[in-house]
Amino acid sequence: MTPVVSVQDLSKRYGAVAAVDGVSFELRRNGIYGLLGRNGAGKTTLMQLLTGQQFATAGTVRVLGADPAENERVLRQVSFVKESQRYPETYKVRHVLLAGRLLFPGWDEAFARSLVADFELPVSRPVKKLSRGMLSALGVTVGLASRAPITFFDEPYLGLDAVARQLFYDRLLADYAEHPRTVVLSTHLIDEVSDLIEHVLLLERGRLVLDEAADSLRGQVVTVTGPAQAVDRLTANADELHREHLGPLTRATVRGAVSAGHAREAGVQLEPVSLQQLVVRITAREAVS
Ligand SMILES: Nc1ncnc2c1ncn2[C@@H]1O[C@H](COP(=O)(O)OP(=O)(O)OP(=O)(O)O)[C@@H](O)[C@H]1O
Repeated sequence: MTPVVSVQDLSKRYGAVAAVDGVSFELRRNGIYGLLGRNGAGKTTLMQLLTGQQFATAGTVRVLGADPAENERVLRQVSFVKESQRYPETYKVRHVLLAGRLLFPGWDEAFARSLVADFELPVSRPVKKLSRGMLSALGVTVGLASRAPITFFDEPYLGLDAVARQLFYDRLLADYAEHPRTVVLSTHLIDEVSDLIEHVLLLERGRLVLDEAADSLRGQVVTVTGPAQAVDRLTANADELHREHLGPLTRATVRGAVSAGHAREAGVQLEPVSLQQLVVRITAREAVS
């Protein structure tokens, strides 16, 4: 299937800093992607490149088959919601919603109203008087109601409290089921979104170190705990991400085939690794190497 986003050897340098460093990947039509990585890994820069807000130092970006920069046809199909979104000084909440309606061909006004009610947004209040959480809720509302074929959420929900964040995840999933599209969520709250995302893109210092379906990752990485020799034998053919010693026991986090049957026979304990742990382990290893 033709991808909706295609990126080849993409780099963006700011002086000596390689914010994005030789990245290649594709986003398929309809999928929820988690764009993960530590602070400064390059997530925002990558999304700015994909939405034509920054120019690449090298490489190519194709969004819906074209360069997104100053391309109105493409940009009307792309919604980009960020935490620090700025609005015109005089805007009230309802002006932002009206702008969304005018800008996005797929805008769903009824859905927007239901989100406004869900998040208890005061439509007549000036945007500059909103609390941080309300501002996040407004961004999330625009991002969801725009129903853009490609929607980027750059941590716009960090201002939301836990209840409102859950509301966002629930509304996103329910709406996605009825109106599939390509959604990219950048977040540090990996545990919270791990059931939501179908595909993981992990950046570390500008480089893409993981581009994989979440389901396949879940089964691939395990923690093996037991006597050192038994752990070594069992994990000999696996890719070791981390190792620690707990008294007489060794605990290794590995990626690769470790048979549950062999683990049982060897008296070694096998535990699944959460997406969050996996990201921590991989980024820690990449940082060392
Ligand atoms: N306009 C800029 N000028 C100079 N350096 C920049 C600029 N924008 C980003 N950078 C640098 O590029 C790197 C990547 O930043 P970016 O904001 O893309 O990371 P991030 O993964 O979104 O981080 P966070 O999770 O902290 O928001 C950082 O080292 C940052 O300091």
